[in-house]
Amino acid sequence: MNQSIKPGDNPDLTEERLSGTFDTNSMAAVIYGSDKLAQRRREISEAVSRIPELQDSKPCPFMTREEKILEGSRKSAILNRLLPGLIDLDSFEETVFIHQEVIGIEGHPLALHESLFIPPIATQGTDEQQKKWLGRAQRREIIGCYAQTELGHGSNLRALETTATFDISSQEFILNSPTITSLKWWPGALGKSANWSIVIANLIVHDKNHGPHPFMVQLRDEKSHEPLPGITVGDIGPKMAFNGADNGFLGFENYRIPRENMLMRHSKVTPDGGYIRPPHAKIGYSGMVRVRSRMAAEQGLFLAHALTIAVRYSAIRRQGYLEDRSREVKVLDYQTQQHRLFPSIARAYAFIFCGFETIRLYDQLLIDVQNGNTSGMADLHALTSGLKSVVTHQTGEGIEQARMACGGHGYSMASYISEIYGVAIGGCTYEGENMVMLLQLARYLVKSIEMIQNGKSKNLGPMVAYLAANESEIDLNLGPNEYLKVFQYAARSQAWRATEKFQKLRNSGMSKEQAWNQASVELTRASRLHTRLYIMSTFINHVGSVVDQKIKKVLIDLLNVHITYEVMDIGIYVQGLLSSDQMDLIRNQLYVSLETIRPNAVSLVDSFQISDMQLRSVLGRRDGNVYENLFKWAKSCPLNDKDVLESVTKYLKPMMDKSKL
Ligand SMILES: CCCCCCC/C=C/C(=O)SCCNC(=O)CCNC(=O)[C@H](O)C(C)(C)COP(=O)(O)OP(=O)(O)OC[C@H]1O[C@@H](n2cnc3c(N)ncnc32)[C@H](O)[C@@H]1OP(=O)(O)O
Ligand SMILES: Cc1cc2nc3c(=O)[nH]c(=O)nc-3n(C[C@H](O)[C@H](O)[C@H](O)COP(=O)(O)OP(=O)(O)OC[C@H]3O[C@@H](n4cnc5c(N)ncnc54)[C@H](O)[C@@H]3O)c2cc1C
Repeated sequence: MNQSIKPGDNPDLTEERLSGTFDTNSMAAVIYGSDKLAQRRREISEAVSRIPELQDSKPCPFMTREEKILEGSRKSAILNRLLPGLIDLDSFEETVFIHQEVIGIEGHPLALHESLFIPPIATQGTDEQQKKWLGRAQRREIIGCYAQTELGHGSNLRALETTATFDISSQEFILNSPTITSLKWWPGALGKSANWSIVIANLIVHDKNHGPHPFMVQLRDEKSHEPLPGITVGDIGPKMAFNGADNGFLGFENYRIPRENMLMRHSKVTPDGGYIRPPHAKIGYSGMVRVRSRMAAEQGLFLAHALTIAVRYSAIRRQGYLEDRSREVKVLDYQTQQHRLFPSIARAYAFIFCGFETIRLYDQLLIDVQNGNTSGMADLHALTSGLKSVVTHQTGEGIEQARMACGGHGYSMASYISEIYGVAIGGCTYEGENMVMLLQLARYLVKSIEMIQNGKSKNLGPMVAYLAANESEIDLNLGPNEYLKVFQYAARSQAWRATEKFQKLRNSGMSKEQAWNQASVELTRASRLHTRLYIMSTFINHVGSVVDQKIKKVLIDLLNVHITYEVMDIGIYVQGLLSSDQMDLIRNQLYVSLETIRPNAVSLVDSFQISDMQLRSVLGRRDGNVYENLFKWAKSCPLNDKDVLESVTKYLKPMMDKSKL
């Protein structure tokens, strides 16, 4: 049964919920990995909804940027006091969840503290460094951020300009921002809130540049919160979204920090100026891999937010007629609406399943690395680079379709979809610009194909083994595994096409860099297909492991939407494999699967369990009572505080009066 039904709800939504074939709490348990985790999310939502001081002081769209930052800080401080009674403090998931529940998605002063400040201390700091800073950070006696990107460089980390020069005589590092382009630029919470930061700077010892390394740097006085001498810091101004966060700039002028402030678990500088290399050249980048590994689930949930709004609204929005001319239909009954929304529901599920898998892979890698085994780093770097790129892009597309699916009201901030969109597509850029990251994965694919060409196919990892296969015919009787083979064919032929293009250019005498550049569009296409194949196979495996038969049945229906939609979407890459009859068959299977999933659409989005508090959408309200609340929302707009505005008395009225003369 659908657990969201309550008296007083819009009857159209209740009707949808009654038509659902499964228990939404059981589905939530599958989405979030266990009954306990899903249950904890419900308990936390319920608990915070009863605390008046944690409620919004007014709707976010009516707040200025300063008000958003103030509100985020107010709630962060209250949460810090109340957290011990509300969540398991050792659970990162619960910490992130409660902040999203209470503060929402627009960012807050501690957003980076949990995800990018504490983890590098915990994984790259020595035991002594952890003892010194971890407790203080966890108790929030200090607020931190992660300052890597500069005004002139974000993607190309080798070109960062900030320097940390070791001064043996004082046993200090001297930090400098030698040019305007070397100013740190973008770090969240840096502008006004953080008083400490992990700063990525080029380590210079005895005039030798050892490349980017992480340093713990105090930015502001802990009593006055004033910037310390030698530090220039401020906010970079309003952004497309995420305006509850104070992304900032930062410059150093001969700013000194003790030698012990370089995070030295992996690379070290000894007191006499000796440099000890890390066990893997890119170990300092592992904080980014951690964040990327969490992005598929995070983005899947952004998509889930937008779909919860659009699907619920589509079930109460009546417009036009089908056969019955006596009553307008729910717009959710239109095939075009279903085609717009249902493949995205499938993707949201797929991203979340995939996301929890990559989080698990990262956690395992972390254990391996702490035990001195770095052999899994390249695989996870390649996987998460592709995944963050594909998932952020498709999430953006899905959210924009959800907005359009809500017609005019989707364009209003009352839907809140534009904010979700703005926040989500930030992910196409942060943690590595998507094209740049797709090209990182492409390096891995090209290397894999070179292994096959050199007769070393047996050394390929399981994720790329398909590159060595030779599938050229597909059984017309398509089931999930046949679809997987179709996708493998597409990904494999594109990976070979791109690699051969690169190799041909190389063989023509072109430099490696130029050849790579000229093959790069084809290479990024290969990376996308490889990643979409991975998403599909993870989805298939996940559904296969579900035990509850009612849940499994509806997930198979959803999987059918996914696999048919995905294969239709890559039609151009499978022309050599599938006949036009086969393509027609798949197209028809997609239409059938849309009809099959229709009665469960609302229950599938309800299963994400996103509370009204978190959703902040008038259109997506659980109770479906949209129209009266839209009217209330509009009336509460500050522009309606007065009937006659100064804009009228000062300018329009005099203009009209003058025109009358
Ligand atoms: C809810 C909303 C919350 C919002 C929070 C937002 C928070 C945002 C934070 C940030 O954005 S922090 C800043 C993030 N910045 C980036 O992601 C920068 C992207 N750039 C890079 O990561 C690197 O510059 C690069 C693109 C990976 C290139 O690095 P580099 O030039 O050093 O290496 P290459 O020559 O390209 O490759 C050499 C070799 O190294 C391998 N490699 C690269 N990275 C890794 C890694 N992380 N782990 C393992 N291996 C890595 C790479 O594959 C190459 O291998 P081979 O091909 O030579 O075998
Ligand atoms: C919301 C948000 C939050 C952020 N938070 C933080 C933070 O907390 N800390 C932090 O340090 N940074 C942060 N950043 C910065 C972010 O990590 C960088 O903006 C990002 O890594 C992209 O780098 P860039 O801006 O230099 O883009 P650029 O590299 O300048 O990208 C511009 C264009 O050039 C292309 N391009 C660049 N290099 C290549 C290449 N080698 N091959 C092909 N094409 C290329 C890109 O594809 C893109 O189309 C944040 C950014 C945003 C938007």
